[in-house]
Amino acid sequence: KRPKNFPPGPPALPILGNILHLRIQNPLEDLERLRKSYGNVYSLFIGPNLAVVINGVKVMKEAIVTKATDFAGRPQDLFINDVTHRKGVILVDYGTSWREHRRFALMTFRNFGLGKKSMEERIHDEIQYIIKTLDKNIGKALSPQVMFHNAASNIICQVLFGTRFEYDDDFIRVTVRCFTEISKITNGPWAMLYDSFSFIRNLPLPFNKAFRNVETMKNLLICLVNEHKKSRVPGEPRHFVDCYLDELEKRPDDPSFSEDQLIMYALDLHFAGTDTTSNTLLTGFLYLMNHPHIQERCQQEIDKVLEGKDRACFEDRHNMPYMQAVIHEVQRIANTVPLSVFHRTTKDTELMGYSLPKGTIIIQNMNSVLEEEGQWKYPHEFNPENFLNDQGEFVKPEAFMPFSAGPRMCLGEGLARMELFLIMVTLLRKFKFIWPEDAGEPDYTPLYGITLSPRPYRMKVQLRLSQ
Ligand code: HEM
Repeated sequence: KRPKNFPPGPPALPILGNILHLRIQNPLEDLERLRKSYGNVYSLFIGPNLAVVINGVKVMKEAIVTKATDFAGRPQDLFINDVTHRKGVILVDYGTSWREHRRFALMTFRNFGLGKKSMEERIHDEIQYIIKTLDKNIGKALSPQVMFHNAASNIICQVLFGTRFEYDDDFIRVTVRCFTEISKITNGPWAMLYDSFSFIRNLPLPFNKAFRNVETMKNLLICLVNEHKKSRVPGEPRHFVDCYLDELEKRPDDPSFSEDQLIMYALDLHFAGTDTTSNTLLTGFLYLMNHPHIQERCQQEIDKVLEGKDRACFEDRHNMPYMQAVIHEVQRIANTVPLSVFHRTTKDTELMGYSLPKGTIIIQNMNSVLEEEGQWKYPHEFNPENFLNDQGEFVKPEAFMPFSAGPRMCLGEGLARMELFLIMVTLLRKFKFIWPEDAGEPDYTPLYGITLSPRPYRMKVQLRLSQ
């Protein structure tokens, strides 16, 4: 039964709740349909757990920005919490350990210049590998999925460990397999059954693979960290892991900082920083190939601003309003993390006049903001004009929140924005990307998962002459 003055929602079945109202393979259309029936704040039972789905800028802001701390928790009794041992940062509940770890990462990223190499340089180093792959494929059509995935993974590995990996390296091969399997199980029926029926949790059922996979990844990381310890000089950090080990020595009595925590933290950051960025890049090139006039206009602006310079730097974005508009439009249309990460109320609170008890799961329907009518000039089409004013200047409407907002907002926003800008600008300057003649009409409907990804496609590459 729904509590008193709780948001409305469809009738729920005992034990199963509203599971049958949602297609597990892709619940996004169902969430949109329920919004039309019940409004911008409605409730669902996810198995036995009470959840509220929030839609539209007004509701989203009241919850995660205005009443920030009331809504800054994370669910703690779901399958994925048991899998990740309640460590790391993404799924950790609102509290001291989360706050301290978040602050530590933000500070480390901000001061990045570790081992005398800036974040920008690390990204440019990795771009050279993308260029090498593209150079080998001039005049041909290649599948860019692995290339972009590998690039995003390597950039975060450069930040974390100061290392990059070839795609057939054991570390990357095993990590990618483990992450993919965990995401599939977490999004599938076994995780739902695990959440609904506690008595099955100790049985030898398929969800156990997720627990085994986390152990495998942890062991790989422990080896890597031990390797780094051998060459580490305390106080002279080369990368994130060194910084954490320094911090650990400064906090001998702080139980929330530990090597075990570092391992899960590194896993969290690697996971959060890979598919998100690579799927956004894939969406970008899919749209740019099929909107050649937009691609050409980007190239004209890039040529003009970078004339005489050997490479782009992140500061150049201030002179590239059109490119900025295109990247933001790509992020808007990509809707890369469609349900954000579930939040949870940290105390009894209110939202739009409804009463929400402590512990209510909060699900952000990101599409309801990124395509909200009244917030965008062209809510349902790919059009950079959504981010340009009448003077052609770049403007960012408040409904642009692919990184969410408030205290739990994406911790990697700065890094992700730098990657998207430097990669897209550098590649568009050097290459022309063409939708292959034999590829038929593009299918823009994405594949559903924790992140949305474009359907696999091929891209034809030509060298540009006008540089
Ligand atoms: C285009 C790329 C990206 C998008 C669209 C994106 C989006 C998001 C979203 C929507 C959330 C949930 C925020 C919330 O719960 O309210 C999130 C959280 C997070 N993201 Fe990202 N992200 C991206 C890239 C990255 C990168 C590169 C990193 C790695 C450094 C990263 C690290 C994190 C972390 C650690 C959290 C959890 C923050 C917390 O719970 O306090 N993300 N991201």
